[in-house]
Amino acid sequence: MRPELQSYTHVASGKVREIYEIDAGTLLLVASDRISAYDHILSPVIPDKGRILTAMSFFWFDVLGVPNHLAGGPTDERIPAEVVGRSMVVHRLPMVQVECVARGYLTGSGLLDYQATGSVCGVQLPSGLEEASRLPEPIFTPATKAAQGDHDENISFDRVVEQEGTARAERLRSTTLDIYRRGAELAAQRGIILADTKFEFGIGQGGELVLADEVLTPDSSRYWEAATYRPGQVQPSFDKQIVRNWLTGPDSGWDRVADQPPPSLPEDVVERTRERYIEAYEWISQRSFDEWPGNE
Ligand SMILES: CCOC(=O)Cn1cc(-c2ncnc(N)c2C#N)cn1
Repeated sequence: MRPELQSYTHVASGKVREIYEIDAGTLLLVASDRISAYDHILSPVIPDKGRILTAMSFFWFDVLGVPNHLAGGPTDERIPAEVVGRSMVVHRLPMVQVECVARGYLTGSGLLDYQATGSVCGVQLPSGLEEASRLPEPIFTPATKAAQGDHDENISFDRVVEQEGTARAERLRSTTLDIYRRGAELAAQRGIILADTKFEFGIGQGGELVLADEVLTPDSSRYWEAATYRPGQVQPSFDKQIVRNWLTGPDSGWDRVADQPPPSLPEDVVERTRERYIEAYEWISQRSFDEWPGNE
């Protein structure tokens, strides 16, 4: 018999995720169906988004084969029935307070840093790079963990050394880049560019890094369709472009500049976005989402 979700203590909320305490050493990470864009949480939810992104994290934990925080599988008996398929039972770990970002392409805050300084997080880059340029090699561009609603602040590797010590800072950089390279390589073979990603690490009992949080999902990474990649312009987001286009298009009536809350998404935008998330999962994992638990 599965426990009720309300039998667990709620301990943290993110924009689209919740954390509950199962016991002193075990947490339940629950992914909601919420979607955010332009720093707003939109309505309505995208049905199955939480299940699709949870399926992605389980896929990546499985294929990456690095120490991770999973304490059970997708249908672990400690998962309440209402959230099976969109939850992970994980070991509670002391978390490294650094957002470990790897970038293979120049866009977003990285591009802004580059345009201002010729570097990103103190990593000097060649001149002449533009929006969405592929970098000569992936770079580690750490950030501080911002409070909910604030943007993370890019920091230098030296700041990470000050905070974590040289040995752990170097391990964070090498592990972040290694996992990103392997994930990006596999995704590229299957038609998706992982332009960048953010990892979070916990510390294991032997002091080792343990991959935590969600892994290589469209919420923690920029997903671009390889077939339409064109450097020199902002790339369409594989998963969020349908929503962005509608919100910024003539039909929504939304004045983004006035920072009004965005209007509700039309049904067809919701359904097409759900289909894009399923496509991303099935292209990368080569598994059918129909097989994923939680829709009974
Ligand atoms: C609700 C949104 O916040 C987060 O998911 C980030 N976060 C992760 C933890 C964490 N804490 C201890 N052990 C873990 N295994 C984890 C994980 N993952 C806390 N916040």
